Amino acid sequence: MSAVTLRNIRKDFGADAKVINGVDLRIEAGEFVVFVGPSGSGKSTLLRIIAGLEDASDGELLIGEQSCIDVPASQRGIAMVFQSYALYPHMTVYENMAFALRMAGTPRQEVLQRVERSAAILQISHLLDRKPKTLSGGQRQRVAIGRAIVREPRVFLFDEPLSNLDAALRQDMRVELSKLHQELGATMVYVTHDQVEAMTLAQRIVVFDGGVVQQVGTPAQLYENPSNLFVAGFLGAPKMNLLGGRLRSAGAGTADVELPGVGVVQAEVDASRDAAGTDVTLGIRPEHLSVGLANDITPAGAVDARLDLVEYLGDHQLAYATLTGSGQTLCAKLAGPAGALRTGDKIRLHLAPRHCLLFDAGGRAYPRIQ
Ligand SMILES: Nc1ncnc2c1ncn2[C@@H]1O[C@H](COP(=O)(O)OP(=O)(O)OP(=O)(O)O)[C@@H](O)[C@H]1O
Repeated sequence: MSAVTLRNIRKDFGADAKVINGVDLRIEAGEFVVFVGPSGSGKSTLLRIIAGLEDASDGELLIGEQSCIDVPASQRGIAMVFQSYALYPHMTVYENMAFALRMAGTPRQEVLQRVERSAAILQISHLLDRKPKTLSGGQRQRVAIGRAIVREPRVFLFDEPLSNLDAALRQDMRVELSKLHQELGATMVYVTHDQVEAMTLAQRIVVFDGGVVQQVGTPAQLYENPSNLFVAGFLGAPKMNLLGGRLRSAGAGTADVELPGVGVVQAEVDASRDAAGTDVTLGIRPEHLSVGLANDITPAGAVDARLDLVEYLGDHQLAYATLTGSGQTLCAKLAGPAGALRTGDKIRLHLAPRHCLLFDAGGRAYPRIQ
């Protein structure tokens, strides 16, 4: 296993298509790093640059200590697993898994041992004589992963490997991939659209937008302390509630924020770098809003609203409400039953100051008070 170092990587497909705009990143040896970001943000292109399937327009790439920018894909010691599996249809599972080793001239006995060992890890030993068309989607994806494992690569690259599987199978494979990472201790870089995959698989997540790294951190760091509005809005489902407001004052350990037409709420952040009157955005996650009938929640730190809808989701419920005075809608996640709450009720939402995040006019987060 090897570290991967990217220095000021850029990629354009012509002057009007600047896809990667200066990425600096170090992926440690043995680390599981997940790239997330909206469609077109450059995740796959960056993965393909690491693989050697795409040339960078500029910048430096090291795998281990070796500069790789001019090294062909086949000599980088990398194995890539694609969404489409990319298995050879006319070969058996064994032949698919053995192919790259045979091409590299690996002795027959060693090929046999490596294929059998990988098949055992992935529990596909009983499928070795089958052709891909006789396998289920999940089994094919295991073969594709097995084909990568047998090569004992320095780095594994995964490009949305589970997105063709149904939800239940995706969950199973997610758990298996985590176990596989623990077992092999290999460096893994994984691209996905799926937030749950990112949050559960990653030791660190890299959030991309517009070919630029927006933030790098552990799932908890990104979820609890997003460095900007983009990351705050991107991670979490339902999304973080975002409310436009103005800074009223920023004192010792808290900022007072005026939400026009609604009232004043507090956030435990240090906003002292900006003056009163500055436009800000207040963010609070659905699970951090307390909801009650207007008479049951004291007005301090709370805002008045009308309950629009409650969605029942089994283990939790989502309450959608419109703020009195501003007309903005908020979503609250209720852990327990909605109780006496009915559509159309006058309610109050309490915004606990320690859970309120605050972003300046440029979208940068103010530091939270720890
Ligand atoms: N060969 C190419 N020629 C021109 N433009 C390309 C080429 N490959 C990718 N792009 C463009 O680069 C941008 C980034 O694409 P990329 O596939 O890396 O994004 P992504 O974040 O992986 O998106 P998705 O999640 O939809 O796969 C897109 O606008 C895409 O159209």
